[in-house]
Amino acid sequence: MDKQTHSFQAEVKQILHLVTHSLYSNKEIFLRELVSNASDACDKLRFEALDNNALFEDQPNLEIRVSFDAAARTVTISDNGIGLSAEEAIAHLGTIAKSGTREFMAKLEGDQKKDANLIGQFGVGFYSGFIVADRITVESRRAGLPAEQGVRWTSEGTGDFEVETITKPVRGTDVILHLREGEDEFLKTWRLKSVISKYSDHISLPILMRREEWDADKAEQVLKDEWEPVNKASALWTRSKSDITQDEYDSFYKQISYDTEAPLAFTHNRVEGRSEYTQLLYIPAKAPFDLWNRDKRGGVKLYVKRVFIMDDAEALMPVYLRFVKGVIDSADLPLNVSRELLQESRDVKAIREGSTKRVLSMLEALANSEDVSDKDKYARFWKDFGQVLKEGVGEDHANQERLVKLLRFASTHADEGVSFQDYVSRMKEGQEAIYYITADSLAAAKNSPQLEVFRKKGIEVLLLVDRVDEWMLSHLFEFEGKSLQSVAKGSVDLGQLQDEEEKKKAEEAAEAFKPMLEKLKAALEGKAKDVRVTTRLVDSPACIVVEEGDISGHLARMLKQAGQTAPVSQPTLEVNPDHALVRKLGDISQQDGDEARFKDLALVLFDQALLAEGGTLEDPSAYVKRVNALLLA
Ligand SMILES: Nc1ncnc2c1ncn2[C@@H]1O[C@H](COP(=O)(O)OP(=O)(O)OP(=O)(O)O)[C@@H](O)[C@H]1O
Repeated sequence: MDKQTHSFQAEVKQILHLVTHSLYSNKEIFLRELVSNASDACDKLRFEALDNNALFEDQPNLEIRVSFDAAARTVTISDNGIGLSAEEAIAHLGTIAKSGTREFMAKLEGDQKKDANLIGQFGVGFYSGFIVADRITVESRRAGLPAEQGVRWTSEGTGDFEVETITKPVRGTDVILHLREGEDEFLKTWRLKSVISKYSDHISLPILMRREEWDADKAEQVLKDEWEPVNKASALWTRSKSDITQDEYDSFYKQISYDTEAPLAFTHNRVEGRSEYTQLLYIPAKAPFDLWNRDKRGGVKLYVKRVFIMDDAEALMPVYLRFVKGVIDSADLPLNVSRELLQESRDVKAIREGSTKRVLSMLEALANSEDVSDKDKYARFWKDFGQVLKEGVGEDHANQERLVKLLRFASTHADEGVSFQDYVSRMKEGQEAIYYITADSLAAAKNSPQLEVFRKKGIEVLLLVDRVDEWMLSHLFEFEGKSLQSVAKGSVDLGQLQDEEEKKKAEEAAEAFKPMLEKLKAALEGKAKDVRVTTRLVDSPACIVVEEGDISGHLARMLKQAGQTAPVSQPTLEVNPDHALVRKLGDISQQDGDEARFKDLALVLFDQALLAEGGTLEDPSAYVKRVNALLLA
């Protein structure tokens, strides 16, 4: 193939513009990215070679070489991994297939620090070479193709790139960076070595550099022809726990996760029994930007006897634990089966179950610890990942009981950190149910009129304000035999918590207000399906409730926002017989000729109850008019 010029995909151009104009700190990470690509390429070769050993050609030892040429001002990262065919070079080094690029750019544009470190999280690592290079040449040959079918890809990182056929006897890829002015610091062995040991020490392949020796005659360091490893190249997880320091665990985590912060917790075990494997699993300290993407690539990598097999998310971890990072290395899975079969494998399922349980144990250890710093860690975990963990209540029935104990809520007693156990331990004598309310925000939940009687009696109510809560509640009905009951559904039944006198008073009020309630119901026809007297209110005149099987107003609003049609069911209006406004309504209802005023007041009462519940009015201007008319009356 003669030299061909191709244009970068528009998104790549944008990335390149940002990379070359905006990233000022942590420039050195380009080396981590390119070494990590080289290591991935070797993993891919090892995997493909399971079915076709000939791919190893005459080079069975996989390795990465990093070198520089001070005179030519180039740094080269070479690997003898899978390599790229010409078509692959055009496709993979000219377009970005992954989602998340937009988020990446938004984050960079907004970020004052312009930290290059972010780049690795977004799967666009190759382009980071342009942070320090004004031209990159990639020379590659795919394993299995003849030497004449090599490819040279060149670009200055602006609008386009060139591709031509070359002869490349050795399979694999050389990435040659032609350094920009002012980047000469990377033309030194010690500098490159220090970056490699900082970021890439645990790459499980040898990373080689030419040996450097002091030449007394020349009075300078000279490069020798021998290559020596500059990383430890030992897969950390295969070492014994007692030999690994906290620092090593942390830096391994940073390397596999691209996180800059140390993890919150980790677990490292060798599991024996029916299926034998090692697991090293981490919980990050902070949520990644793509936590809400349920389809994203997995954070847990599966190895079989140190050979990388897959990082298929769902096969190894349930979706609700998608934030977990780490490595699982199996001793007894077959190496030479397809990824599809592995996903079906009973052994992989057993690994997934075992790993899920481990992660839950890790969380339980933090949550139940007496240690203040562990407790604080759990609180931090909950803040960032709690909503995701709630998905598990509906998705993982086998572990539901354990998950439920890990849940934390706000309540009328505390703004955060309330567990079901805490709630149950504070239940009043005679209280049979766990009460909760769902709302759009903590403020709306706290001020909800439905809570008034519970406040008065000092009964705790859980305030559920996450979007996922309504969904979770459709899978969770009780905790340790105590049913979960919404305070905004059905008529309030405090059971034994309500004394006889109160019950009697309520019945009398219902009787006395009967004629008024009839009129009210008629005035609210089409809006409320029923109107009744309640004991749940103390300070407010009225509130909206839905019947037991109906969906709550909060859920109906969420469905509407999501563009779905919620089943229409009219709510019930409950009125407080002790409130002056309701008594006034009672008085007006007895006067002839005041029907219009009664209707206005009735509608205002209903709309106010709807507003107090966080709802929106069908006709806000009609409401304003009515209120104004009443104010002037
Ligand atoms: N040394 C290499 N050998 C073979 N293919 C490579 C090499 N470097 C890059 N590639 C190809 O180019 C693609 C793009 O690389 P890039 O670093 O931009 O993203 P990525 O590696 O897919 O994502 P991530 O950095 O998250 O792993 C890779 O997916 C791979 O197919």
